[in-house]
Amino acid sequence: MTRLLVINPNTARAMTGLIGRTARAVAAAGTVVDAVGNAMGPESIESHYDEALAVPGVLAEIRRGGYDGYVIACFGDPGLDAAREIADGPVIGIAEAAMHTATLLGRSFSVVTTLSRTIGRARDLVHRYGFERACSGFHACDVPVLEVEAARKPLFEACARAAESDGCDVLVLGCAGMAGFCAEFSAELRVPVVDGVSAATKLAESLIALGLKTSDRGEFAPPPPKRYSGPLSTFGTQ
Ligand SMILES: NC(=O)NC1=NC(=O)NC1=O
Repeated sequence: MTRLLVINPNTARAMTGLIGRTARAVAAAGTVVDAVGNAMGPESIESHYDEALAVPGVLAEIRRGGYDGYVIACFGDPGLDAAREIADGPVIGIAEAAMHTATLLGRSFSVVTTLSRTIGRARDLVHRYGFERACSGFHACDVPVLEVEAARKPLFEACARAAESDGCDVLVLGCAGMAGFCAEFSAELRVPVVDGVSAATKLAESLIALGLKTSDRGEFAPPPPKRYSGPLSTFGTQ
C-alpha cells in the first residue's frame, strides 16, 4: 500500500476537493491518496505575497509526516525545496511534474496560467528546472484562481491562443484548478494538455515504487537545528 499526501497550499475547500478527486482518478489501485488544504494562509495563491504566506502551512503538513510521498498542488510549487529538506519521502511540485511530463511528449510546451501577474513565477520555475529550451511561451487566461474551475471559455481561448501563436507541441495547465479541462481541451486542440496534479501523483508513485527519495546529501540535508520564535516557534528544528 502506497500512501500519498496531496497538499493544496491554499485554504479553498472546494479546490482541495477537486485536487483530491484529480489525484485519486489517476492513482494506482494500491495507492491511498489523502488530500489536505492549508490550515492557514491565503484562500488562493495569485502573488508572491500569497505564495510566501502559504509556505508555513505546507511545511506544517510535511512535518507531520506519515506518508510515502507528497505532492504540493499549486503551480508555484510553494515551499518545494524546503519540504524536500524535511520530508520522509519524495516531494513533487505540480509545476515541475507537468513540465517534465510535457518534455516527454514533444519538443516544446507552453504554459497557460491564471492571472498575468503569475507568468513571472512560471517563468522563474522554467529556469529553475532547466526547461528554457523546451518552453515556447507563457499565456494567462486572466481568471482569478477561485473562478477558474467555471471559466471554460476564457481558459480554452488562452490555450488555443498559445497553441496557435507558439506552435508548441504540448500545453501545460498552470493551476491546480484547471485539471478538469485536460481531456476536453486536448481533444479539441489536438495537442497533449498536461495537468500537474495528475502528473505529480504518478511521478510520486513511480519514485516510491522505485524505492527512491530525495537525496539528503548537501543541499537537501535536514536543516541545521535552531530555535524559532514567535508564531513560528513550533517550527523549531532543535
Ligand atoms: N497559477 C496559479 O495561480 N496557480 C495556483 N494558485 C493557487 O492557489 N493554486 C494554483 O495552482
